[in-house]
Amino acid sequence: MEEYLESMAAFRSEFQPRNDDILLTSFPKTGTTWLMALCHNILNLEEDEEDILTEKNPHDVVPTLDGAYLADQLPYSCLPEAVRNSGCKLVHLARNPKDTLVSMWHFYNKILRREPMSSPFPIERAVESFCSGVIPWGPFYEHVVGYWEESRKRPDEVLFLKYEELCRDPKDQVRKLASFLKNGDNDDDDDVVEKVLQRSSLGRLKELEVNKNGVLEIVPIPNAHFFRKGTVGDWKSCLTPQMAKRIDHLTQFKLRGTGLSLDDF
Ligand SMILES: Nc1ncnc2c1ncn2[C@@H]1O[C@H](COP(=O)(O)OS(=O)(=O)O)[C@@H](OP(=O)(O)O)[C@H]1O
Repeated sequence: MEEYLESMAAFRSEFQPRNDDILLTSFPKTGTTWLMALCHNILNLEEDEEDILTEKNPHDVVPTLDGAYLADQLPYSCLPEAVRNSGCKLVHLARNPKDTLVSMWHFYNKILRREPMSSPFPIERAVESFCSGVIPWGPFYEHVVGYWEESRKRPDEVLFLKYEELCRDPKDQVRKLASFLKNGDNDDDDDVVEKVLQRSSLGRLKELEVNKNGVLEIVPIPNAHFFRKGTVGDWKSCLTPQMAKRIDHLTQFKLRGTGLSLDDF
């Protein structure tokens, strides 16, 4: 955790954005890996004949070497001042809080359960931490609302997408993302959109050797941990009705007056 804090502090104090930079800013477990793959494919489909995603996990492909686009999971309020005042583009992918929490719970259980006999982190404690906001990169709601509000103020510079909409209407959402990334100069051709989606799909990425048995280059995490079910509503398999109710109440409370609602997810 100390290393993360150091790198965040360095990012805040030293990062100098260019106007054509693109920053991916999702909260952990909301689909960052998917967003990275989509952006990579939208921006590089023509040049990337070899398809680098067959060799590297999306987290090792973004940031790009020339720094054209990169990812961080900081809340909007913690972004370097220089980013907030620059014309660089931000893309935020939001996800249903209950699915985010459950995805995070599975992820941390995989990371923490290095010893074969160690028991899983109880879901009750995960719910408690999520609701109190004491989670990595938390609190969740302030994170989402920060980017949501900024996207309403600066729609040309901040794009707010939703995981559920990407699942429901992938072509439409990919066209929206491509248009944003390429300043409207995107190829709307159905075949191009299909290819971007196919190359970025969970089913495909998950089955690649690099993601089955490889380890991330930037931190030693098995690539397989970034791919699980990728379904909407998976929380139903883990949360009790009481837990779900508690999170729904909190969501309603935290989103009140923001223009975002539970029905959006
Ligand atoms: N390509 C693609 N398409 C659709 N969904 C995908 C994809 N890649 C990852 N996933 C699902 O996203 C969840 C992981 O979230 P993140 O990528 O944000 O995780 S991380 O913060 O980068 O560690 C996690 O969701 P859950 O399955 O619900 O746990 C992944 O399965």
